[in-house]
Amino acid sequence: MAKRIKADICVIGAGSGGLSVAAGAAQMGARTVLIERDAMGGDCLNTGCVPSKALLAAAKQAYGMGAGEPFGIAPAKAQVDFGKVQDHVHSVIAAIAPNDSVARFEALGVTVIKDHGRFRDASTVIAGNAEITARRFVVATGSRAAVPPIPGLDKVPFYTNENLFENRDCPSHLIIVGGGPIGMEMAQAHCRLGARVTVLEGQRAFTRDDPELSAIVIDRLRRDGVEILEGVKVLSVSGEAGKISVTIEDKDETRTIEGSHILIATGRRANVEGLDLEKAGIEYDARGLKLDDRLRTTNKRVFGVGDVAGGLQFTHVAGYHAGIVIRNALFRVPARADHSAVPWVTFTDPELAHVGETEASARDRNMKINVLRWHLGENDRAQAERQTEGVIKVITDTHARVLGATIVGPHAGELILPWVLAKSQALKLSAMASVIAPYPTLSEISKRVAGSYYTPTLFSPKTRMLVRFLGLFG
Ligand SMILES: Cc1cc2nc3c(=O)[nH]c(=O)nc-3n(C[C@H](O)[C@H](O)[C@H](O)COP(=O)(O)OP(=O)(O)OC[C@H]3O[C@@H](n4cnc5c(N)ncnc54)[C@H](O)[C@@H]3O)c2cc1C
Ligand SMILES: NC(=O)c1ccc[n+]([C@@H]2O[C@H](COP(=O)([O-])OP(=O)(O)OC[C@H]3O[C@@H](n4cnc5c(N)ncnc54)[C@H](O)[C@@H]3O)[C@@H](O)[C@H]2O)c1
Repeated sequence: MAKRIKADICVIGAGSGGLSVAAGAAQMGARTVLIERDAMGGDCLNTGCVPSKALLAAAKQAYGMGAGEPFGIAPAKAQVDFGKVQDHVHSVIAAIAPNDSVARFEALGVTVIKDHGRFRDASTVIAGNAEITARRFVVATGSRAAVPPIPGLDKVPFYTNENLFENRDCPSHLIIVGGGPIGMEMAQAHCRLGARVTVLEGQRAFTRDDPELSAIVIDRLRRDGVEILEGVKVLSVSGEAGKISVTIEDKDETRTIEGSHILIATGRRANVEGLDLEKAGIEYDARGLKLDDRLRTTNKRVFGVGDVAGGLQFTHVAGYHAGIVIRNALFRVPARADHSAVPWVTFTDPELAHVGETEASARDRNMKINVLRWHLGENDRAQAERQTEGVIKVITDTHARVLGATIVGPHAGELILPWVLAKSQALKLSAMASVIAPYPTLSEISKRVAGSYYTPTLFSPKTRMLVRFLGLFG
């Protein structure tokens, strides 16, 4: 006998997007149902952001032991126990998991159903023996690794983000297909933990980022020992566990690379299958759900958030979507999503952080722009820390209004925030140039790059003449 539940809002998927909608809705008094078929917390907590950043943190620790020379500290070779490193990764997940748990959400008043959810019709969802009718539904089913149809790949064991963090033995030679954020973060992490690593990228690594700045990260990874082959075509894969051969076409030459393991990091596919979306009149394509700018599907009572929306696939975007949906669904405010000031960060060492336009995207759109740069070598804190590799690059319009910024360097992910504010609030460089930045901090690069825009005017012959003229009057 089906259990009938009536709700104000029913959310399918308890990842970053679904959890944020459910927590917000329940705390605002809405009768909320949350359906999750697998682990609470979704990709970010279990197989994405959290384990990847924890693995990178271990790798940084190992690398640091061998990097003391410039400080007068003899380098030591890190003794890495890969199994214990994965224990660290899983203990970080366990430390965060209570925030996303069934117990926490039930305590907030959410009805949590641990089962697969699918639409029965335009206003009903079925999950296990429960039949949920709700005023509004939210599809927050995320994405999974997109595995390309490389001949032979289906006959060899391979890693994706879903099983990579279960591996307890350091691969002797990890071949990574894809040089996006997953490929490059995992390349550096595994290399610093002792693996030989080869990255095979079909186009260029970090396709989405400014090539001038991503080149600094690529160069550092190469110096770490990662082999990065760009513009190569993966023709076929063969072998068995522990012995994988990948045949590639590289600059018109065909050759074979022998490795021990292979990781596929070639992008994502939206989870739209098995939801019976057609029964609810919800349209989708290969990228994900078809949404309007209020994040409504073609069934106006159903919204889509996060990776399944098929746009920028980040945890903070899923969280942003959740806020838009709550305003539309609960308050009936026509809130619209605006992705123009969404930042992203790749957590390699050095980090690569970006918001808004790049130089290329602005020029492609025929915008008249100014391009400003400030190098970390000019920053006293970076000198003291011996981390002078990096630069901030800022794009403005001709009225000095901030259009975008990219930073490569230590803590770039932390340093990007004032530029996210500047971009989202359409601030001028004068706002950044006039703040008092604490000394000595890396943050000073933001003030200095903004100040550099005004330097030619400030120290021009005209200003010098004016100062001398005013001096005549005592
Ligand atoms: C290796 C890796 C590293 C990453 N690092 C970062 C990072 O550093 N920063 C960042 O911002 N982003 C990062 N991301 C991206 C981030 O993880 C995603 O953007 C985010 O998890 C998307 O959240 P979501 O709620 O849309 O989907 P998910 O987190 O995927 O959640 C969807 C949930 O829906 C459930 N589900 C699906 N279908 C059904 C169904 N029919 N019924 C019931 N439940 C269902 C799934 O089991 C899942 O739990 C990373 C991703 C990966 C893979
Ligand atoms: N730090 C972060 O915020 C972070 C970290 C990891 C992942 N993510 C999110 O997860 C998403 C997925 O990451 P990703 O790195 O898998 O995807 P991606 O789409 O960003 O990059 C995939 C790369 O693989 C290449 N590629 C595709 N098919 C290929 C093939 N057959 N052979 C060789 N190269 C091929 C593409 O040219 C591209 O450069 C990201 O776009 C991002 O939204 C974010």
